[in-house]
Amino acid sequence: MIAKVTRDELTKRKRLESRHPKEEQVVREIIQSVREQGDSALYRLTEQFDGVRLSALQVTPEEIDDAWSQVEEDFVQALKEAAERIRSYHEKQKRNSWFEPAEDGTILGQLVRPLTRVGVYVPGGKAAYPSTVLMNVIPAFVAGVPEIVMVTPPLPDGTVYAPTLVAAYIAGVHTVYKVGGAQAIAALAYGTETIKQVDKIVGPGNIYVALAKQAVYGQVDIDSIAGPSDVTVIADEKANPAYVAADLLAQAEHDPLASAILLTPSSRLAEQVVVELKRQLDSLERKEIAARSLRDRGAICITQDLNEAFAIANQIAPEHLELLIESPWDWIHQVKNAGAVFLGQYSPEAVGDYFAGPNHVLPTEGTARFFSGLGVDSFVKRVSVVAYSREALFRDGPKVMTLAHAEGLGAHAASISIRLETGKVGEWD
Ligand SMILES: NC(=O)c1ccc[n+]([C@@H]2O[C@H](COP(=O)([O-])OP(=O)(O)OC[C@H]3O[C@@H](n4cnc5c(N)ncnc54)[C@H](O)[C@@H]3O)[C@@H](O)[C@H]2O)c1
Ligand SMILES: N[C@H](CO)Cc1c[nH]c[nH+]1
Ligand SMILES: [Zn+2]
Repeated sequence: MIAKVTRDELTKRKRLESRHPKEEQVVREIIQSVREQGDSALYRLTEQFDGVRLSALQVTPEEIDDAWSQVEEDFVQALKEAAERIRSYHEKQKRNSWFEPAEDGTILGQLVRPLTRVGVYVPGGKAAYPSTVLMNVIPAFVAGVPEIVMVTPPLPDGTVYAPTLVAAYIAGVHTVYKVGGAQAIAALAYGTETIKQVDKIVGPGNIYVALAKQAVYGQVDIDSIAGPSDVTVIADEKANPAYVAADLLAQAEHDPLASAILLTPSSRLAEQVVVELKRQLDSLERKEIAARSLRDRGAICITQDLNEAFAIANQIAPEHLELLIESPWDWIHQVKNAGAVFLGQYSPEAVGDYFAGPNHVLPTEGTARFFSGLGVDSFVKRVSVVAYSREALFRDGPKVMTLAHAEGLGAHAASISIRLETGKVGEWD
């Protein structure tokens, strides 16, 4: 059910193969049609792939009212509270513009400016997680993005899945369009009569969506393409095996390709976790998916000690790292590569998925080695500011000219010398 593997076997595991030539061709053709035919391609492709003949792409206020009437009050309440937590956590990520005057009168600084328009992709129907809508939209909202639009495929009756619409409204989306797949990504990247071009596209989707995002990267910015989710749990001999098993299963139920790994120096705990996994698996709704994930991508590795467990975890660079060990704060300095770290027995990953506040859109497949999760920084740009004084230009100018001449760039040097030669920096002096 879940393999016991050695350190070598674990760290040699291959990344998933990701070549899709047939789908890449389909996506190229879809993008081309949207660029050439705009809205009419969106209506035609929505009929072809979603089986819906739409009369308008934009969701109306009546449709939003209707969605509110379809969802349970406790769901709305929990979603609103989660949104508040996420908002307040992301507020702390905000950076201010800064300006630093020097004694010579020069001012250097940095403007922080939000993107102007962001597009959020949300998968169709129940494939969409309302929590993921919050996690994608709220950081953009907090960053100050003035226009956040959402695209999502319509249901067979031409409406949008109600929990998705309600989550979009709570998170702060301005406009929702009923279009999905590669055609939605193309519309956001190039613009059509109805959908304006955006600066950045975020949000998960199927292979057509992922390939389309890759194809339009450069025309617009995109978030990193999400691979299957993963968790690594480091547990010591005192950890509760039922908690460890529950947390491994919570990840495994996402996807047969999700990966759940336990690193522990205690072989007794490892045996107990295997027993617990079998016991808890049986009662899960998504038992088939979780069982396949554990069988194909799960692992238990007995380490020499906790130091070795941390060394392996850093090699894995997990999306989520749980520390179910005594005094986890004493070990935090050992964490180098992870999307998010959860400390102690009361911090199961699920609280981070929904409610704690940090973003659950995190780097997968070992990319936590060099990527961070989605956040306010993902939706702002830095503009550097240079305001040299006369004194500074006369002091630094000759050195700038030396460097420019060394690169064979005479016009660069001349733009300095012309100022130095006049002895006067400008008409305003
Ligand atoms: N947090 C997350 O990371 C997260 C959350 C939810 C869902 N997901 C992922 O989102 C995906 C949801 O997939 P989905 O398919 O249900 O919804 P989706 O919205 O990603 O894709 C549906 C669209 O795919 C297009 N499509 C379908 N078949 C096609 C074909 N043969 N040729 C061209 N286009 C085609 C259609 O335009 C359709 O509207 C899954 O891969 C799931 O793993 C991830
Ligand atoms: N664990 C997923 C990837 O971080 C996020 C999620 C959404 N809903 C439940 N879980
Ligand atoms: Zn999850």
